[in-house]
Amino acid sequence: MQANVLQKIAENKNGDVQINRSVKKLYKRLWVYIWQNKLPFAIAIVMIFCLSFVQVLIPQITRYAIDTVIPGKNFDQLPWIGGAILLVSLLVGVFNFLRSYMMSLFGHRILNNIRNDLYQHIQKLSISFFDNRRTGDLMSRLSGDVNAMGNLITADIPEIFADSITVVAISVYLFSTDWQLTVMVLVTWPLMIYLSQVFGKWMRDAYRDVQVSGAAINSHIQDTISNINIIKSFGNEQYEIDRFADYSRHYMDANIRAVRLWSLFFPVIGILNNLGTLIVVVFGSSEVMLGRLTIGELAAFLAYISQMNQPIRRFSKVMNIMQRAIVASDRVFEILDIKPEVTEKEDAVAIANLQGKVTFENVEFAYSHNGQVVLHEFNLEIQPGMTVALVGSSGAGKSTVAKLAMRFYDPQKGRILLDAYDLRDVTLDSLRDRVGIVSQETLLLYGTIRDNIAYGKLDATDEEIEVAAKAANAHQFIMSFPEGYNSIIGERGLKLSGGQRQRLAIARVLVKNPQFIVLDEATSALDTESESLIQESLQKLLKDRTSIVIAHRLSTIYNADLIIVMEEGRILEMGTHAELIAKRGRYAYLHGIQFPQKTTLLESIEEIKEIKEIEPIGVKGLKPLKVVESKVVVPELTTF
Ligand SMILES: Nc1ncnc2c1ncn2[C@@H]1O[C@H](COP(=O)(O)OP(=O)(O)OP(=O)(O)O)[C@@H](O)[C@H]1O
Repeated sequence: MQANVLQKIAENKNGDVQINRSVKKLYKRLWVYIWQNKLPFAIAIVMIFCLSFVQVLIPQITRYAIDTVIPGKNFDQLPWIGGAILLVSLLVGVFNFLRSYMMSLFGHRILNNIRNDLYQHIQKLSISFFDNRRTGDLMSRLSGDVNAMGNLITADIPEIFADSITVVAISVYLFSTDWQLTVMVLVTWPLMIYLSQVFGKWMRDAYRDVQVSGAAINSHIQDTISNINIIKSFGNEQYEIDRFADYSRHYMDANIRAVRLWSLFFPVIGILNNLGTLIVVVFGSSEVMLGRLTIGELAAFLAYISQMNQPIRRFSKVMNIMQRAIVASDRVFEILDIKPEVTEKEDAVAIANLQGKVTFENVEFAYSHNGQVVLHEFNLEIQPGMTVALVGSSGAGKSTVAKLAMRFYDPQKGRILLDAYDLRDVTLDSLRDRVGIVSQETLLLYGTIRDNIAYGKLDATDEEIEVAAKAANAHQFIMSFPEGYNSIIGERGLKLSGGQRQRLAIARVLVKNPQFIVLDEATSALDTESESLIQESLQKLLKDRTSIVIAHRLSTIYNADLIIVMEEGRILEMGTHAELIAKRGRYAYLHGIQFPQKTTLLESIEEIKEIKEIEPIGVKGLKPLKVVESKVVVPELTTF
């Protein structure tokens, strides 16, 4: 299994994350952000120019001292020479400070923009996006990859900029002093550029491995820490430790491969670089001896060559960071390029004066365009204030109906209406304002109890929060905590019992006061007291509101205005509890096997043979229940 997982990571690096952006494209993309922060950038660029200019001055002063001051024994000029060097050094210091500060300001602002854009984009992506992504991978992109891009912007763009200007300025001077010698020095450059490209490609491949395997570690950590209860309950700690070690080794190997390449590249460039110095010393000395170059000029030449060496050495170091940043930016922009599937129309209208009627009209839905159809020709009309219970086997499509009603997805065919509004025509904010969900897994956010209830209405007053908590039968237990409403609850509300969490979730929806409720009832075993408290608060929640309840509790089913029995994405039967029991159909059968003591019409499962007569309402082609000899085989039940 571990081998499989690692194999998937290896496959993923060639499929999911394709490195298709060159440095040029990356900078083109970054240009938008650069433009937003142009002021510090412009100041830094001016400083870079000033710096290049004053840096070129020092060897000139040295040359003047060697060639003019020393031979002429002009002692009186020495203080001026010293003063000039001091002044230039001071200017270099000031320009350097401004350049480095402005560039960092610029870089960090860009990073802040990218990070916020990415987070905002992820928040706005549709649920379908999250169905196929691992949280750890997204976290890696938001933190690790954005930071890797940051290294390029904060440290390297300015260096590369400054260096290229320095190199051009020096080259111009060298050419004007002795062009033949300069050509000889620059002869090594094409080779250096070629090698940089070859190594650059290898390093990108290596860093792609590093980022992908790093993201896999994050995903693994996220998965295993958030599911620590399962791991411990199965005693699988050692299994997870071994899996983690595998991920970690894979990450280490990828890093070592990248480091090996970079470690090789650095000395190769160093050797080529020293070749330039060798040429200047050997040929430059002979030029001096031939009288074509002064000693001062040779000294200045050597000083410039060493000034040029610095950018080249730095460039070879930067290559490493740059390749990493290219891979990282590819992963960041890959997410930014994904378009949300559920979008708001430009002329979307805000919902006003909602009665609460919900209509599904010929809805057909598959989770992905080529995927299996999970809802077929689904038609349902829910009148304002009605409670509709959805029941059926696991995988019948009950949760899908609820998700479509909240517009987490759009149906491929048909439409869903809230009153007369097609869900696709309304603003998402106004829709979500009017719909509330209480799900099976009650997720509470880290913060106080008050914050968690107010999450349903961010500007809720303390009074509103308390009224909601009282209605949800939560006030009493909240007040039993020393800090009351200010008690901090853990990441997932770990300090609270399942029943308490549920009551907080109900309070959260009550404070929001939506007209339409989707309730995915919890199956978790609650003690009788919690059960009755929750039942009571649920009744308050559902009163006078339209609701779709994915029903697990008998009482909800009894009280529902309409029960929809679903099978394989279709409605098989519908009616009230009494009507459906009297019909002796699928509902009666499911009721019979789950609650035999309450069944009056079905004494035992064997009587079920008649059920094979049942056909789905108005739908041809759905398999009736399979009858094997005298026994009935039904799909596995998880709900009802
Ligand atoms: N995010 C998803 N992506 C792809 N397929 C999905 C997704 N969610 C559900 N499905 C598939 O859609 C079908 C209907 O699932 P749904 O969750 O609606 O059933 P359900 O009746 O609510 O089941 P349960 O009672 O077990 O929760 C199932 O075959 C399921 O595998």
